[in-house]
Parts: sequence; C-alpha cells; structure tokens
Amino acid sequence: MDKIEETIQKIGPLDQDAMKKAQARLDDLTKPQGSLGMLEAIAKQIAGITRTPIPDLPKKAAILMAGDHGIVKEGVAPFPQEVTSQMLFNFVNGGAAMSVLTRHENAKLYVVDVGVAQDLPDVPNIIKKKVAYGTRNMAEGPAMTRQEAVKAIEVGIEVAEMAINEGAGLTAIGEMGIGNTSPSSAIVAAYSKMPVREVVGRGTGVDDERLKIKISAIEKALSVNNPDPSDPLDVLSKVGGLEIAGLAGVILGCAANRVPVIIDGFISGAAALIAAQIAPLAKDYMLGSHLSEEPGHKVILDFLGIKPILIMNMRLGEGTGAALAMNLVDASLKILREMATFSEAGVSSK
Ligand SMILES: Cc1cc2ncn([C@H]3O[C@H](COP(=O)(O)O)[C@@H](O)[C@H]3O)c2cc1C
Ligand SMILES: O=C(O)c1cccnc1
Repeated sequence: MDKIEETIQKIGPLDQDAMKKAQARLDDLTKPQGSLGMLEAIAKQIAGITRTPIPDLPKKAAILMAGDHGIVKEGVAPFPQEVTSQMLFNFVNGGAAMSVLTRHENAKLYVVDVGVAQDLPDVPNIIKKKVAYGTRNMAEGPAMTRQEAVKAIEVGIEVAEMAINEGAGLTAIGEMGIGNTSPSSAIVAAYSKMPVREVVGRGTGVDDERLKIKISAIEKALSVNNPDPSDPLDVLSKVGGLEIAGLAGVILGCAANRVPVIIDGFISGAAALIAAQIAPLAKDYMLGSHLSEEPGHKVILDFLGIKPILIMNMRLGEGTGAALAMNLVDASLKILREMATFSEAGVSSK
C-alpha cells in the first residue's frame, strides 16, 4: 500500500505555464487559430504533462497486462480460458494484432503475466509477476482479496517505472484475459449506476442466449458483493480483475512520472476509471484513443471526460486502439515542433 500511496503523492497538476507557452506557439503557427482541433489539444496537454512547451517523445512503450477470470465458469465468454496464456506466446512471438501494431508504431511491447491461470515457462519477453492464478468467480464472492488488488496495482506501477527507466516517454495500455469484458461491465455499472444490460456488450461475440447468462452473472456479482463506489479498491477487488488492477497501476505510475498514457478500449477504460477514482489528478495524464464497439466504453469515456480520437469499429482490446493513436500523438507533437510561425514563413496574420 505504501508504494501506491507514494505514487499518488507524486502525481501533480499539469504545468499551466508550459501549456500557455504551447498554446501561444500553436496560435502563432501558419494556420487559422484552433484549426487543427484535437491535434492542438493533444500537443497542449502533453506540454502540460511533460512540463515542456515543445515536447518530443521519440521512445514509446505499450504495456499489456494479462490475467484470468473465475467468472468464466458461468459461461460468460465463448472462448476457452487457455486462450489467455496461448495469446501471451503469440504476443511475444510477434503474431498478435498488438504485436503488429506496436511494430508499426515503433513501440516496445511489454507483456506481463499478472494473473494468468497457468504457470508459464520461462520465455524471454514475458514479464512474470503473477499475483494469483486468475480471480475467483465474482458471481459467488469477491474476485480478489484487497491485498491481491493492491499487489496487482503495485505490479503495474513497477512495470510502468521499468518502461520509463528504459526511456519510454509515451505509453499505451492494453490487456489480455478471457472473460474480462464481464468485470469491466461490473465496474462500469457500479460507477455509472446504469443497469448491467445497458453497459454490457458481446465481448468476443456471445450469442443472444449467452448474453443473457452474461448479464445475469454480472448482476449476481454486483448483488453478492455490493461493491462500494466510494472505495475504488473495494470495487476493484470485488468485481475487477488482476490485469485491470495492473493497468490502473500503470496509469498511476505514468502519471507520477509525468508520462502521458494512452487508454485503449473497454477493459483499459475500466482500469482508467479505477485509476481516476484512486487519484483524480491521474485523469489529466490520460489520452483517449478509439471508441470501442462495446457499448459501455462510451459510458466510461463520458464519465471520465475523455474524447476518443478514432472511430474504427474495433473491439479487440490488447491495446490495439491505443497503439494506433500513437501515430496521431506523434503527429500532434510534430505540428508543434515543425510548423513555421507566421513571421518565419512570411505569411500575413490577421
Ligand atoms: C484470440 C483472442 C485474442 C484476443 N485479444 C484480445 N481479446 C479480448 O477478448 C477478451 C475479452 O472478451 P470476453 O470477455 O468475451 O472474453 C480479452 O482477452 C480481450 O483482451 C482477445 C480474445 C480472443 C479470443
Ligand atoms: O474494447 C475492448 O477493449 C474490447 C472489446 C471486446 C473484447 N475485448 C476488448
């Protein structure tokens, strides 16, 4: 807990002076003021995060947390649980969507076992930080102990610090965990107070019959555990997941070290929601990426006041939307750095 407390204490507000300077430069560049819309907003936010009026963040990292879920016993997911660990090998062997997109974006991919149900062999590039062999079935009781949730958050903080120590100036988060759209839905329902059926989606593609089973399992989890939204660790431990906790930790670790963190889809969004409840200032360090097809994702983004920059009809997770957004974040910083001002270019301003 000390590690989390220490990390929260380090999170400060955005640097208003750097943002003011970035805004002044943006307004002086050869374009009508504000005409680059969100590209300008992103550049300004990153100036505030990094305390640098003209930031350059050449080194990128994506942190993918993996964990399993006891709720799969209820039949909430169409794929078998083994897919979680099988995909970890796919990530590090370069064949997963996230492997391709991080290569495309020139970002280093950190793959972390924070709670996969099987023991994994020692494989280069899988970071082994298992806190538990998956969560327990939240439809029957708490998914984790409070201590397990704390440990998983600490793993996230540690891995964020590792990536930052290796030079990462911009991070993206992603996850892998069969069944994890269910705890994410429970978290969103707990905070939004919306009925489960309105925030739940089909995840990897449940049919109508399984969707009913999924909704009632999540409803049961909420009524059995009665999570307290004023206590984010209570929500996280009772109806969350180890990888969700890990990602909340990554966000806190990035915010504490003034590194912008790009949020991916529905599950990463649920982690962002928890992180923002633990440390409200952490929200300022988050950048939106895409709008997932999962209906609850919009609820999360509205709740957090985050705008997505891409609508790609994606619903994969892994960090794929966040990886794609790195390109636009790069572009926004290039605009701030490389465009000419009116006087430099000899263009008349109004
Ligand atoms: C092959 C495969 C690759 C994936 N990559 C991400 N997910 C995504 O789907 C899972 C959540 O959906 P649900 O709650 O329906 O299980 C998570 O692992 C998420 O990362 C995948 C799922 C599968 C099957
Ligand atoms: O939006 C996501 O992150 C998502 C949606 C469906 C399945 N897995 C992930």
